[in-house]
Amino acid sequence: MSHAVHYSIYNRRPSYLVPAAMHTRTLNAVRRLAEEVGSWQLFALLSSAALIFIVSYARHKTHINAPTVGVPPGIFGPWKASFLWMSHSEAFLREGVQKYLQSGTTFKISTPSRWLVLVTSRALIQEIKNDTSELSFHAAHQERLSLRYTFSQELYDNKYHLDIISKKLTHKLTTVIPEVLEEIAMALEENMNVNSEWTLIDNYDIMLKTISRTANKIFIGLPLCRKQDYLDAVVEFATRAATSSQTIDTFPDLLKPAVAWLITDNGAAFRAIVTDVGPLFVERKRTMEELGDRWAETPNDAIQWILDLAPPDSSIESMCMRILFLNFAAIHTSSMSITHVLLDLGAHPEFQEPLRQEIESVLREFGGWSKQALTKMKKMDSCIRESQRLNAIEIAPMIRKATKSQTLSDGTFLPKGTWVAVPASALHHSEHLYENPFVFDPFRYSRMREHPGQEAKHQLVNVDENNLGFGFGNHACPGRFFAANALKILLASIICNYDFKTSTNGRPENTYSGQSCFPDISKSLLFRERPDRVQSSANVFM
Ligand code: HEM
Repeated sequence: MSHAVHYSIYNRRPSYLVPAAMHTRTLNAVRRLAEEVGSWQLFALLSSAALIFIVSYARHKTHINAPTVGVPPGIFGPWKASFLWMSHSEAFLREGVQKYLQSGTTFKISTPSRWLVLVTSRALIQEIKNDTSELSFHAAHQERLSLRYTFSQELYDNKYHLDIISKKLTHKLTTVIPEVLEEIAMALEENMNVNSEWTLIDNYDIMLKTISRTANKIFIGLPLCRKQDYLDAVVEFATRAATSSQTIDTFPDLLKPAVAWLITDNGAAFRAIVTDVGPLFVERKRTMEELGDRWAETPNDAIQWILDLAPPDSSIESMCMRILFLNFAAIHTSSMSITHVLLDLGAHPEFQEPLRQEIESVLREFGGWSKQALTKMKKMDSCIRESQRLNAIEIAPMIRKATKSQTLSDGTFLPKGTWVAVPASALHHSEHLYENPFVFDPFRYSRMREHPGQEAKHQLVNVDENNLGFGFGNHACPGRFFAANALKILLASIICNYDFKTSTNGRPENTYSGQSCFPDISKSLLFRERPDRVQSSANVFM
């Protein structure tokens, strides 16, 4: 623990009960709006706001017998709090866990669309871990992602993409390491543009480009995975889907189609993707029909996986939508995760050398990259897991929707439609669960693995009640095995080729919006090439 450095961002005071400042800001915003738009537009906007208010107010009238966190006093308190949730969610969760973790009490928070009930005790986390049709993960996700509007209803009705990820993609892992390595190396080489001088880089953009290209190498292969227009369209689609889904979810069901039509605007990106990916499906189907059983070794890619598992009458558009959903699930999650790690290691460059030594020594021992070599990089595995502990990108995972009114075993009544989740980020920062919880201690988990009987535990892909970065239970992230390997190869490639540090004093703060935690995506990291990079074993292809 001697190298442990204090994670100061988690020490700031909660600042969400500032009604006066809020009112002034709101009034100013309305004034500015009135100046910028005409009176009809303002009328339409205010009517929508009034409607949202009425619906939201009605939604919050349901009685749930659990203490409330983050709600200012007064009858409109829950309604006001629901909007604060969009910027102060992490502080709310932290306050709830500080108050209620020890007693194991369930608490609730107001969000724009509904009450969110947070369970804190291990017993209750276990209780909701494997969902049922009455406490459903998919029903919650359908609403959370507004799937019907941002993707298609079909994705909800037939979730064959889950089998694709957990069976096909995960099984392909051992064979794709050289491809992943090659794509990462090429993407970094093309996008980094740094020499031996410290240079400020657009790190999030570079990670996005590298990850999208690498994931698509595995999903659809060459040459499309290197076509930047295609990758841009995929990223644009995913970004628009993610940002509009939250807004759509706040409206009543009747208005959702109109709101989605107004704000999602993903048609152009989708058409571009169908133009690029559609012919791959057509061509593959043709070859399958031509060769039939004579085609002994069909390609091992997402085009084939989808053709094998999709209902026979699936349209080309619907199969392209699955490719998009795979990208949606993989790209931003992995890019944000690696950005968090880079910011943590950039704020604490003293941890880069021990990681570099581990990578070089393991690669020498195994004669290059392999699944075994990746498994042996325990410090690196631990470092990514520790960064995920401090910066879980989903701060309240394991969401379940009560599809009928019911009562949890601790007596908490859940009216139909309520969501239940687990306050992951706050549990990850609890001193009752972690020693020095606010400290970035990258080798915390590798030290734990040194204890007899613990060697296989505490790995990045292991999920449990206290490590919820990939969720937990029967809907824990099925892509985590692929993500873990890709992140390790990417981090190793960066560490062995570059030195890096934050340009600011310390680590830039995260931002929170509802259930999501975002790393700082401004240019906040300085990179320089390492003088010994050409000799590094990390660059040796098998
Ligand atoms: C570091 C990268 C990633 C992180 C941090 C991450 C995190 C998560 C989390 C927190 C959940 C929700 C689990 C729960 O609530 O219990 C989830 C679900 C999911 N993830 Fe990931 N994920 C990552 C990468 C990926 C990748 C690469 C894929 C696919 C290729 C993927 C596919 C999915 C899918 C399909 C689900 C929904 C599972 C279901 O419907 O049962 N994720 N992920």
